[in-house]
Amino acid sequence: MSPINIRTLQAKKDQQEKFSVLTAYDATFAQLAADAGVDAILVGDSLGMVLQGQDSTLPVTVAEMAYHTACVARGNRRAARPALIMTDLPFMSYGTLEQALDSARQVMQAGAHMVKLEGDDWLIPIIESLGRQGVPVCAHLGLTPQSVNKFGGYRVQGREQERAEAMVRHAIALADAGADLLLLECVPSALAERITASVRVPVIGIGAGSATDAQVLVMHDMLGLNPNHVPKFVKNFMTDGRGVKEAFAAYVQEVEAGTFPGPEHGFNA
Ligand SMILES: Nc1nc(=O)c2c([nH]1)NC[C@@H]1CN(c3ccc(C(=O)N[C@@H](CCC(=O)O)C(=O)O)cc3)CN21
Ligand SMILES: CC(C)C(=O)C(=O)O
Ligand SMILES: [Mg+2]
Repeated sequence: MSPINIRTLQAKKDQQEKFSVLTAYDATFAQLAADAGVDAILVGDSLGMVLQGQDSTLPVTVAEMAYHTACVARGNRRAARPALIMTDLPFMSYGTLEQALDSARQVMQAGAHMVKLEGDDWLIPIIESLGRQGVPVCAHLGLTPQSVNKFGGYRVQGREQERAEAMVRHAIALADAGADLLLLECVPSALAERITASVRVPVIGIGAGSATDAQVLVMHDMLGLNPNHVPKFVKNFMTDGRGVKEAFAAYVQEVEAGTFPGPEHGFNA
């Protein structure tokens, strides 16, 4: 089967087919995820928390993201149907155009197919510039963990009417600027539904309800391996005597069928 790319994902949205995304940080889990039918693998800066034991994603460097991207790319290419690899640019590695281009170069040369950036309308010139250099971008809105110190914690975003309207405007502006995907984290389900209907590009959700075009979870969370605070949007798929492979397959099946997430995994306005 041919590898997944951004056009494959766009076609899924156009045909109203849901798709699944999972984080992975190494070759073994990347191959298992791709073989289970996950369409995109996110090499997330959450690796700072789940692999490194940091209290936030802020300490993660571009070199670390490139290292894990290279590991994931090696496993992914052994899969029967390789997934799209998307890598987070970490904290303070894309504040200027020059920095963004250099950071993106490092992770793309390590094997990423696209990059993910946290931010709103300030990302527009960066997305345009990366696009001109051939780098597809996912823009991450809502709870953007790299801004945890500004938010004062990991809180649901867009609950106030004014903030919700601003998020809709930003989503449309980012898609218009050439963002190939959007990701919404911890936003009220009704707001995520409205944004998903307002943009042509696929929208991936985490803690954003069931109306988005796709879902993502941190792999450790969906395997029930998070020993710390487990966010409300997480479901453990490694139940009923399942192994890792079966848990990944169950996640893919439930996302594609629209049975995960349920209402209990979402947030109200
Ligand atoms: N293991 C792991 N899973 C993740 O999903 C994740 C990471 N790490 N690290 C980076 C960010 C941080 N994330 C988080 C962390 C905590 C909450 C959380 O506790 N949220 C509250 C909602 C609070 C409110 O109602 O405003 C919750 O109860 O889920 C959400 C996202 C998501 N990302
Ligand atoms: C939680 C997801 C969306 C992420 O950005 C990460 O894993 O770093
Ligand atoms: Mg991240």
